[in-house]
Amino acid sequence: MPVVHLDGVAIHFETAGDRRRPCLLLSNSLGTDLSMWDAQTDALASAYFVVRYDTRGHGRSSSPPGPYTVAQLGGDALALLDHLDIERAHVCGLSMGGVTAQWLAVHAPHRVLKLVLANTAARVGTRDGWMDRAASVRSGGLDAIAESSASRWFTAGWAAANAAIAARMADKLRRQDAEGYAACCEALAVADLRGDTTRIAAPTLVIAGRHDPVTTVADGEALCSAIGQSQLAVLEASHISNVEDPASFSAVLRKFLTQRKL
Ligand SMILES: O=C(O)CCC(=O)CC(=O)O
Repeated sequence: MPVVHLDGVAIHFETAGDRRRPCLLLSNSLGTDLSMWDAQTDALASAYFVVRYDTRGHGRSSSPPGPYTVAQLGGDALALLDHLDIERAHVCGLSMGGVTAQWLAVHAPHRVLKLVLANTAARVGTRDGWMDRAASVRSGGLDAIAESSASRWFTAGWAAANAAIAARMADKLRRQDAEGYAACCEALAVADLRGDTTRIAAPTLVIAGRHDPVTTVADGEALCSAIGQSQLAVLEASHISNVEDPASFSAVLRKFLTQRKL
């Protein structure tokens, strides 16, 4: 199992494609793991060196006691790029992964070629909401969060028609490490990049889901207003838009990465 170690934390990752091609780094959302990017990896590995990883506290990465910070999540991504000897990468993150991606574009701009911010915001949710969720997960585990995940992640119609996929993702969430999940909630509780996103210089694609109740189209528009070289794509999907509409997500991602001018 490929891992990179940083200060005693193991970050699990996978690569696909030819490493001589431009790197595309993929960062997962809260309560998922790198497998959320299966469709995009299949679609893009012929043209890019695709690197995806489990954010700390998730999947097969370590779950040290929290709270975590978005700077630690960004530092893990940089350590992974260093480990693979990759100077610059296209960076794509969804929701929490999109917060990590924003942090990278602000704090390590020389490492970011193009930026893709999917179903995310400069400020996701509220401090109290995330702190409450962290406390309830620490005391009661992940069952309740997993039980209701489909209603936050997918449109009702898609979840009904794709019940096996929604159930598989809920099951993965249920089996995540509760401390790792709670510690990431605490990172989101204090992550507020609203004062920083105007400094993002990388060409940026913002992807929003028209039916996303968590990070809305208005959140995507606000990111676009703040980021100089940016464009918005709105998909007919909810929060985990790359799973709900993998073909459209991969198509807008590919088009943006190959585009010469915005
Ligand atoms: O998906 C994320 O990374 C953060 C938002 C979230 O947790 C959605 C949910 O409520 O499960």
